[in-house]
Amino acid sequence: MVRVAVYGASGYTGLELLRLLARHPEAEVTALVSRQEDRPSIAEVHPSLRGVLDGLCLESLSPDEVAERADFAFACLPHAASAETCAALLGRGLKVVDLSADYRLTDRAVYEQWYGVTHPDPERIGKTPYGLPELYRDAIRGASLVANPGCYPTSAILPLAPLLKAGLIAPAGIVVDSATGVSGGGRTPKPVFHFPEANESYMAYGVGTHRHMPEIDQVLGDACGADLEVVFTPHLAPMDRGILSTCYADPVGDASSEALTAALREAYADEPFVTVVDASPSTKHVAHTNRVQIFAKRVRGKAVVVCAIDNLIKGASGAAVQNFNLMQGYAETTALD
Ligand SMILES: NC(=O)C1=CN([C@@H]2O[C@H](COP(=O)(O)OP(=O)(O)OC[C@H]3O[C@@H](n4cnc5c(N)ncnc54)[C@H](OP(=O)(O)O)[C@@H]3O)[C@@H](O)[C@H]2O)C=CC1
Ligand SMILES: CC(=O)N[C@@H](CCC(=O)OP(=O)(O)O)C(=O)O
Repeated sequence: MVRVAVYGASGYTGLELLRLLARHPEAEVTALVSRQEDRPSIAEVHPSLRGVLDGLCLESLSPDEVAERADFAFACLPHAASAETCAALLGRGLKVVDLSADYRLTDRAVYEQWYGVTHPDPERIGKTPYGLPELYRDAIRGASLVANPGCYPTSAILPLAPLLKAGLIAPAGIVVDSATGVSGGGRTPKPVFHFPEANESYMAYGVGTHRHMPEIDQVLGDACGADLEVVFTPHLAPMDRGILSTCYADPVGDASSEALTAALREAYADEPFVTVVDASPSTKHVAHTNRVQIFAKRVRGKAVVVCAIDNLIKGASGAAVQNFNLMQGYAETTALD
């Protein structure tokens, strides 16, 4: 058994992570780290954990105290706060999966430009594997720190990377339109997620400015060996969870619907969580799972590729457990299938 600490367990990704870890045969959750001083029980903070993890409470622990109790940590914290915590834990010998965006971008200047903060741990920028096993499995195995991917980037990279690698779509001119549910914004209340504002409404946000744009550019650029700039626009949909991304690209030559689908099927033939489907997926088809569904079609001279994931599972905590399994040498699907 590996002893596991979770930072940010009071949030949404923390909750999903605890649900998965509770049924992981190799993990024992030994610390839930929080800024809250009054030690609430986790079942009080997340009533859905009643009867599952009743004995645990949120504690304000120092990195030294965590290092005495745990060998592995998940940081479900906001960016910047997360890297500071990760650096302290790595310095004390723990292995870490960081669910924030702090180690995803490989260029410090790009991070500081898009996140508007000075990076708290610049030493590790550019040296941390990007935690998308479908693309970087070998680098993740044996790593002591892994940067869990962004939810939207996961839903854009998985459908597009194989087509770019196969030379079936052009790197220039890619457009990604994504929609997510309100849990994407975390548990901390904000007016835009207030029921009367979000319910029965649909909006684009972060147009041209969303911080996931450089992340998508970086990983797709790495996949095809060319610099590219994707136009990515996120939307907020009146649902709890899920992401649906519709990606548009220029096919190279006469790449047909069948050729696009065949390339995706070949790329993901051995992947336990990715299915290439014959009809456009919906967020409900993958809700509460670590699964990904991808559909491709050529439409009026464009390649249209649609991808559905659960933002909190494959987009966050499920991917984090998949990375944990690889880092620890467990079967990759443990607690996820
Ligand atoms: N929601 C999603 O769909 C996804 C989220 N992510 C990323 O995962 C991370 C966690 O997200 P999510 O669970 O949604 O967020 P939440 O807001 O739901 O929870 C984050 C938790 O972090 C703690 N926290 C908040 N601010 C600070 C701070 N300044 N310093 C230290 N701790 C803090 C809080 O716990 P406490 O009050 O107990 O200290 C809080 O409950 C973020 O980096 C997010 O970007 C990634 C992919 C998808
Ligand atoms: C609705 C909403 O606000 N969604 C979030 C989703 C991103 C997220 O959760 O952050 P990661 O970078 O860690 O994936 C956003 O757009 O910032």
